[in-house]
Amino acid sequence: MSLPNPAELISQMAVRLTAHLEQRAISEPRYIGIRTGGVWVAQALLAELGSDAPLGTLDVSFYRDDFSQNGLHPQVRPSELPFEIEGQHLILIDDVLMSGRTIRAALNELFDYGRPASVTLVCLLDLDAAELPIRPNVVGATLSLAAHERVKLSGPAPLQLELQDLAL
Ligand SMILES: O=P(O)(O)OC[C@H]1O[C@H](OP(=O)(O)OP(=O)(O)O)[C@H](O)[C@@H]1O
Ligand SMILES: O=c1cc[nH]c(=O)[nH]1
Repeated sequence: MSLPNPAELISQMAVRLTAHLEQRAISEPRYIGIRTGGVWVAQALLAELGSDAPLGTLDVSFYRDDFSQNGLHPQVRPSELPFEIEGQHLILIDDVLMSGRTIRAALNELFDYGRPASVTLVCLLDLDAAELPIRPNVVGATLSLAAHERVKLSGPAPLQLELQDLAL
């Protein structure tokens, strides 16, 4: 399978996100990237939009539903949200949506900070495998992988996608 070029996806996502925000009359969105890949995508998206809006970063490790099984990754860092969550229109950005469990964890963490007016989900790739009722509002591309395949984003610049085979 050939994987899409992340730079091309970011440029299409910027167009789609701009239309989404206009349609909903959201004038001051608050951008939040999920570590690690989601922060890289968020930085690239803000650059494409020509925006110098502050970027919040979330580390959802403590909120994962597999936390008690897997423990804490040694690189975990606190989330940094340089703005209020209460009443704000949030743009939550991640690189890959697969089961939806990362986004579930991110929403749980965000709602511990306050009650946003809305949350728009932006993902570079949707693997169309959601185990939860979570879908992106803005997506770069939708891919169908075999059960033994995964994609991995590397970054921050250039952003590159690699196909990994769990069977190897
Ligand atoms: O929808 P899900 O099944 O939860 O999978 C999606 C998540 O998987 C990857 O995160 P990972 O935990 O590998 O961390 P990383 O961003 O640091 O690579 C990816 O960055 C997404 O956040
Ligand atoms: O293929 C996958 C699935 C989940 N998360 C990733 O980063 N890649």
